[in-house]
Amino acid sequence: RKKIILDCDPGHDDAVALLLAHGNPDIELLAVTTVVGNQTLEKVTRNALSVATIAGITGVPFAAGCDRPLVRTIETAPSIHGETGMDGPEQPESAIELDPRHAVDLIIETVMAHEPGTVTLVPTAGLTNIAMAARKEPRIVERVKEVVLMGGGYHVGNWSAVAEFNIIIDPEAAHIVFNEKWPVVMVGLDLTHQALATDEVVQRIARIGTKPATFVLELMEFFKKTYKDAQGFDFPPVHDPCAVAYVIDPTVMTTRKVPVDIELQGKLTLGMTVADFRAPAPEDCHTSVAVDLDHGKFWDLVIDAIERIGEPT
Ligand SMILES: Nc1ccc([C@@H]2N[C@H](CO)[C@@H](O)[C@H]2O)cc1
Ligand SMILES: [Ca+2]
Repeated sequence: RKKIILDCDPGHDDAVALLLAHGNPDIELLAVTTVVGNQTLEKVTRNALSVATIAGITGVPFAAGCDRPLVRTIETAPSIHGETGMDGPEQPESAIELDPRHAVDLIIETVMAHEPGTVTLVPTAGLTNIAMAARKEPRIVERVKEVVLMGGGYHVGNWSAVAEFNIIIDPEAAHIVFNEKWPVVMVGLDLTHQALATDEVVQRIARIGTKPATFVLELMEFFKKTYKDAQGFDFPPVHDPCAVAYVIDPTVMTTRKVPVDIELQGKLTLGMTVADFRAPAPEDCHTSVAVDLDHGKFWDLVIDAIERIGEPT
């Protein structure tokens, strides 16, 4: 099984990523960590524990991490995720206790406790926790199998003309993560804007008929409305589970090995993930970007995971 640490900011699509990671039999979810992003750290952490309660996730440590970016001020996304960060469904109070460790320490301890090259980091939020972990314990960089992150976009932005939210809310953290010498697979907006929760997808989820499935439907209903109002999408792109799907089955998307670096100086381009498609890619290129999604295979994985979760409560 593939061992992963999910670093997230639930977040409607983070919630689906967590359900996919929990429900898919090929994934061993070692830890879940939260970071400020879609909403404040307190809110996204509460949301993560709500999802754990709904999905019946037990025996997995959940730890909260950084409550603000490395350098800049906090920017959240209520226009998409609402005031709670996961508006739409009723949220159960969670009985799950947070792990007392800071997320950065849980990430480090988990990576160092497993064989080198066996743990994949799956960030689906700003990269503050990941950057801090690499600075506090540089040995995790050569020990991590790869970093498969939802973020960025080589031709698409959503928080500025050219920058994606997870990158621009902490561009210095992103610069650290993309420039460490570990393998980085950037599952950016170019890919995730193909992961649309169409009516057909929603109907397949509705047919599952369990509480977790209903929870996802209510998430998608809210997400669809805000994505229509805020970004003019007819159907919402469910970004974060794309990163988990890649870890499960890399053939779910195509990737290109290209150098990627993060703009930190630009007035118009701050937070841009600048990908250099000029051939040939340098031999030592450790970054790749996701290009084309197999929409059917992706949603089959998500729906199968929700079905496997069944009715835990
Ligand atoms: N407009 C908008 C802003 C932030 C996000 C969140 N950031 C990433 C997509 O930009 C995902 O991880 C998602 O949780 C999605 C849409
Ligand atoms: Ca997210």
